[in-house]
Amino acid sequence: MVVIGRDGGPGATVEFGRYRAPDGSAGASVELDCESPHAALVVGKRGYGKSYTLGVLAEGLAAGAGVAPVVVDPMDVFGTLTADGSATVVTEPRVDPDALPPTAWCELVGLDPESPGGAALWRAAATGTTVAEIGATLAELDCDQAARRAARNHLDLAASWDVFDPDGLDAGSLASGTATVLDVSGLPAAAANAVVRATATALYRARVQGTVARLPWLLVDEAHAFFDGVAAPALRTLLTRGRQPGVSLVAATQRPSALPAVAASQADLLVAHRLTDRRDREALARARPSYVDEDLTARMPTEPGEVRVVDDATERLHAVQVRERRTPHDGGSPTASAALTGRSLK
Ligand SMILES: Nc1ncnc2c1ncn2[C@@H]1O[C@H](COP(=O)(O)OP(=O)(O)OP(=O)(O)O)[C@@H](O)[C@H]1O
Repeated sequence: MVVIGRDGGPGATVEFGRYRAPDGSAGASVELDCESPHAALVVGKRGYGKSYTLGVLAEGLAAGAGVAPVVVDPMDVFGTLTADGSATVVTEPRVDPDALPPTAWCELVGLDPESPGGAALWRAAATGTTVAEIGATLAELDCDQAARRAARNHLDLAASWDVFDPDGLDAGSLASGTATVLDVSGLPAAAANAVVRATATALYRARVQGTVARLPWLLVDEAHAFFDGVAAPALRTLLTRGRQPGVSLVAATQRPSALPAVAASQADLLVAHRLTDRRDREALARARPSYVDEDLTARMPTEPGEVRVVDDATERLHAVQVRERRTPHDGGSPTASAALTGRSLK
């Protein structure tokens, strides 16, 4: 057995797959370290197993002691993780708006902070943390009526998402032991971003303040949508500083070229499925650390579940076939033949 993600020594691991020889035959079993926190990037074009791999990690972490996986599910494909009883799904996630700084409110609702309405919302958000408090401050604010109206309308939009609640998900319940799937698939992108921002912030703060014992792992599918929104600062914090207090981030995307450079430069594990888009391949090639002397795109995986893993801990590149899921996988593309035979439409 080989453990990727640590350079020897004992500790907790997640069952990941088997070494894959160039002829496709399976070799020694491969586990991933979860004794220590990590920042990992999972990339791959649609249909080559990126969500499946995230599910494999979530399953393994859910079974592990001392860790607490939280999966952000923008495509409603991780509900099946509940099949073995080790995960719960939160279908209507609500989070404490206190995690959003005043500056984030304008971006969240799409108001330019330089505009009169944006400036009014910013000022109101500086004195209140809940939507109701911000609204009450706004009503009393010394500003012109048009600015107040614009700010109010945008604040009402945020309230209509119904994702803010001071008594919403807290780090203590998220890190209680079983895996948590946050189903954000029904939410507008901005609302899903608010959920991710607040969740990442809560987990980070809780570990810094020492209020949760388990090491949280935040697994984010379609991560480009969150690095491009209000969630970005919190995800960057996890990438750059999360490991120190013990918070791991696994960011999965089909568009590595759409992620900020810091994502690749800070990741200590890079799991690459097949990529064909030129910009994405170039992004992967740029992510190659100096200790890997081979172009990462030179021998691109060809089958679903086949990955190349760059591991900072051992400074090695591994070719792995990711293991099969124990719980059913709910992803994949709809096909006409599946529809005819009545199989899953997902
Ligand atoms: N490790 C694996 N072992 C066996 N089959 C796999 C594995 N990984 C992926 N597959 C197969 O490939 C299919 C596509 O995988 P998956 O849904 O994860 O794709 P994806 O790259 O995440 O696509 P999307 O971008 O649509 O989410 C799965 O439904 C499964 O049949």
